[in-house]
Amino acid sequence: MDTVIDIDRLTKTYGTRRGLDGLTLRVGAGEVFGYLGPNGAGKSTTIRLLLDLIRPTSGTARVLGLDPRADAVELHRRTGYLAGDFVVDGRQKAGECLTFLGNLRGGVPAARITGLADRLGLDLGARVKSLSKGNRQKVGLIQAFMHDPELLILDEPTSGLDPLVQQTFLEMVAEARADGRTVFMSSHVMSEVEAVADRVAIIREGRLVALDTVADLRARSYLRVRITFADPVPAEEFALPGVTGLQVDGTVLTCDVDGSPDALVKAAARHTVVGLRADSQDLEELFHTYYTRGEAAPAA
Ligand SMILES: Nc1ncnc2c1ncn2[C@@H]1O[C@H](COP(=O)(O)OP(=O)(O)OP(=O)(O)O)[C@@H](O)[C@H]1O
Repeated sequence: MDTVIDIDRLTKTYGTRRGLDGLTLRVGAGEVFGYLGPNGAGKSTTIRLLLDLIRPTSGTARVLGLDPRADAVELHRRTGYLAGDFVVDGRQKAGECLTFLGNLRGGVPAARITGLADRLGLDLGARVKSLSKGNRQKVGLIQAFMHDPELLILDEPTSGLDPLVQQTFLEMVAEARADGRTVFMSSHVMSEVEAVADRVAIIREGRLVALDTVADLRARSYLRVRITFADPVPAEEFALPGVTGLQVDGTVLTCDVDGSPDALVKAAARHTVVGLRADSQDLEELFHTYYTRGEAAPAA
């Protein structure tokens, strides 16, 4: 798979403040890549570095095989970018604004703009300054998608969108991928990217703390188990490898299981089981763990 984004030990400090700390990451062609982290983690810093909107303190980034600084014009032409703080001239009507931005990119068919506006439910005749935050975000999304760029870099694209429009946006991302485009999107909410992302990176305090496919992250999440027995059971019998947070309260056992539940099931089977419940840990919960504790970063 061709590498579309190649980040090598990228570091950015703002005076004494840390923005990004030695990030190494590769995104392949045709991937939808979710870039997650809590507020202040360094997501926007990364994105701005990729587009040469700010300059790195050290390290390098190559995007579409280009140097963001030396090849900025070509890079911006081939990329659709939605800034986290997307702003345009508020006096213009949304349609005028999008036509103007389309002309800057060599022209975008009017039908393409109206098509996207209809899909997202945006009134192109309204002045930008009169639009709600969510509707302004739709203008931002349309200008990023309208010229069908080969790479979309979207900073918190679903910010301010209602759930129905979020769904439409996710469909647009899925279509972009089906067309072979690459999407790099940041978010601080896992559920937003879970449905469309192939891989997800989590950063915290400027560092990569997790990088994996959504499927593997799911497989890594643990099981939360609750077993009810006919009679009280001794806790020691259930202190097994992979079992954590074990609590036995008379006839009720609760614990978390990391990996196969086989040993736990066999230990339970020595008694009479009257109730059993096992829930997968929510991905959002798993991310919360990464957000708050941090983990060793796997190789990028
Ligand atoms: N222009 C700047 N001057 C000084 N510090 C900055 C500047 N821009 C970002 N920072 C700092 O760099 C760190 C990373 O910020 P960044 O905006 O990249 O985070 P983020 O992950 O995008 O957060 P959010 O989800 O809140 O948008 C933060 O501590 C922030 O305060």
